[in-house]
Amino acid sequence: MPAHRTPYPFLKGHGTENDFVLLPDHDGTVHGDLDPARVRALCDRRAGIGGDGVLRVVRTAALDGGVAGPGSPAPGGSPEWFMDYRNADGSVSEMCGNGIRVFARHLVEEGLADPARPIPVATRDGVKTIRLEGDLVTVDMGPPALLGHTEVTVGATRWPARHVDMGNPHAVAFVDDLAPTGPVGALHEPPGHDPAVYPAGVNVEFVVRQGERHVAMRVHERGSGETRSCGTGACAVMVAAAEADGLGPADGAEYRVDLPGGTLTIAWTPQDRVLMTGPAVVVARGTTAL
Ligand SMILES: N[C@@H](CCC[C@H](N)C(=O)O)C(=O)O
Repeated sequence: MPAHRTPYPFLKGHGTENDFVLLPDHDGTVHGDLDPARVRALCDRRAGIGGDGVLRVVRTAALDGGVAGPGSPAPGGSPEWFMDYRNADGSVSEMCGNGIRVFARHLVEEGLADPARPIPVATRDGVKTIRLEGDLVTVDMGPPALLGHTEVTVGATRWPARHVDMGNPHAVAFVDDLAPTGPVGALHEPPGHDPAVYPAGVNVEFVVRQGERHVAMRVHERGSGETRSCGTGACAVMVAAAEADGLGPADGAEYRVDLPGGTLTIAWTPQDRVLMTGPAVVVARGTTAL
């Protein structure tokens, strides 16, 4: 235990096995602006707690200009809670779809939000509204942005990819085979992408068709490597698949998206909003001085 740190509470949770360390910091007095080295130490799967990212749980009232980064809500603004998300490498992202379901589950379990009502949570991509129903959590992820066409590579293999923005950047590539022994490979390294299209890096999704309105995917996440699931990635995949199927928001389509860590249901509504539904659980709590 590092001698210079006072022990503080943490929780561990996951959504379809995309796992997170949660840091309650309601008044912003415990962690301040989380430094990347500490996030890396917390997410380390051998020397730390282990996780694909960190969710700092902080009141918007406690934010100051430097705490939450670009796009953060105004200090003291509504809603009450801000999800301060960091990737495992310590970098900041605008949004985390699986993380925000876990964040809402945590608020409810701690009596900090009423599960009978929609729960608004501020993120760097604006306010998301979350509804809980039994084991499932639905997030209104807002409108998708279908941007240009691009390309991703693994080794010598190239695939066309659709640039979809869900608040954070995605490249969606339809492939014939997801197996780690096939062309997509083990994804130990980030897939190649066009840095002019994605100057801040990209989350890359590889997708195969499983049936009508049913796909399976693997993802290499910016800042976290291959993960077992990515909520924003599943939303990007659904929108790209729907577009390829000749569908748009007016069709109100719903797709099943299978990921290595579980299944998410994604709908694209006539109001041009993407609704993501899936499980979210908090599995442990403790004290750390990392
Ligand atoms: N796993 C997340 C996405 C986390 C952020 C991403 N790695 C990025 O840098 O944009 C999800 O469930 O959406």
